Amino acid sequence: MLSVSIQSFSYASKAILQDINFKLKRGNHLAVLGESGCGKSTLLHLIYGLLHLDNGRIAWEGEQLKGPHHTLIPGEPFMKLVAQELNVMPFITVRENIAEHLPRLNPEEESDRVNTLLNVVDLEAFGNRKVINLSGGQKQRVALAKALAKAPKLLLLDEPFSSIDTFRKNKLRRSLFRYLKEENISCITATHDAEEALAFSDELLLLKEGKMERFGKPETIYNNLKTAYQAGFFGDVTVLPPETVPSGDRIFLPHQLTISEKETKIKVEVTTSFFKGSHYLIEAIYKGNPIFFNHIDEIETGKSVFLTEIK
Ligand SMILES: Nc1ncnc2c1ncn2[C@@H]1O[C@H](COP(=O)(O)OP(=O)(O)OP(=O)(O)O)[C@@H](O)[C@H]1O
Repeated sequence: MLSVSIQSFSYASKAILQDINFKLKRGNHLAVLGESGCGKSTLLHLIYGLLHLDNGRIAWEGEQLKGPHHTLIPGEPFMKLVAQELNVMPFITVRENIAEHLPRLNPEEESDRVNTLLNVVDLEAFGNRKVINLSGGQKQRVALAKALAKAPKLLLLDEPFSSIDTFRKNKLRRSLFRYLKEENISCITATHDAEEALAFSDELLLLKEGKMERFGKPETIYNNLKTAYQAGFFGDVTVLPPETVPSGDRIFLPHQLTISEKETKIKVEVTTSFFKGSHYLIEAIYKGNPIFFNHIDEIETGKSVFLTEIK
C-alpha cells in the first residue's frame, strides 16, 4: 500500500501542492487527471523521491520514504518513473536497452524476460533496432519496457502515451495494464486523457490548482460530477438553471441531454453540428448560453428544438 499525505509542497515560495491525501492498494492503478501546470509531475516526483517533502509523509507498506536528502541516488529502488524526458540510450538496441539493468546471470532467462516485455509493448519486430532509429512513440514504448524490466512494485507514468497514435495507444494500454494487474504492480499515471483515466484506473484523483478536487472510483466520480470544472474533464459542459430540470441537476455532459418530441422548458436554437463518428455533438444556444447534446444526425443550423434530460 502506498500512503500519500502532503500538507504542502512549494518550489521557492510558490505553493504547488496542498492537502493531498490518498492511499493506493498494491496492484491498483491510480490516474491523476488535471490541467497543465496543476502539479501532476510534481506529485510523481515527490513520490519517486526526486523532490524533498518537508510538510507531509509518503509511505510504502507502512514505512516512510526518506526522500532525496537521505539517498545517494534519487529514486526508491522498488519504483520506476517513466518521465516525459525518456531514459533510453540511443546508440544501443531496443533489447540492450531493456536488459540494461538486468543481473545478467542467466542469458536464457534474460532473453525470455526481454521477449515478454517486447510483447507487452508490442515491439517484437524492433528488438534488434538501435533506439536512435525509432519514432518518438516507439522510444516511449522502449522506456516503458525498460522500466518494467526489474519488476518494480510501483510504476509512475508521466503522460506515457503522449506520442503514441490512437490505434497503438489502445492496444498498448490494454496490454500494459493487463500485465501490471497480472504482476500485481501498482501504478500511478499522470494524464490529460479522461477517457484513459476512466477506462484503465481503479482510482481517480482530480487535481485543481494543486489541490485534491476529487478522489475515488472513476464510476463514482463520473456519475456524480459536482461542478462544471469536474465535468469539464469529460466533455463539453452545460450548466442549466435549476428551475429548468425536474431532477434539480444542473450540470450535464452531452450524452445526458436529448431532443424531446414534447414541449419542455429547455427550448434551444442549434448553432453547429460536429461530426463525432458514431454521432454528432450539437452546440445550441439556450437563453444566450451554449448548451451541448449528442444526436444521431446532423441538425440544421438555426432550427429550434426542445431538450430533456436522459435519466
Ligand atoms: N523546478 C521548478 N521550479 C519552479 N517551479 C516549477 C518547477 N517545476 C515545475 N514548476 C511549476 O510547478 C507547477 C506544477 O508543475 P508540474 O510540472 O507538476 O505540472 P503538471 O500538472 O505536471 O503539468 P503538465 O501537464 O503541463 O506536465 C507549474 O506551475 C510549474 O511551472
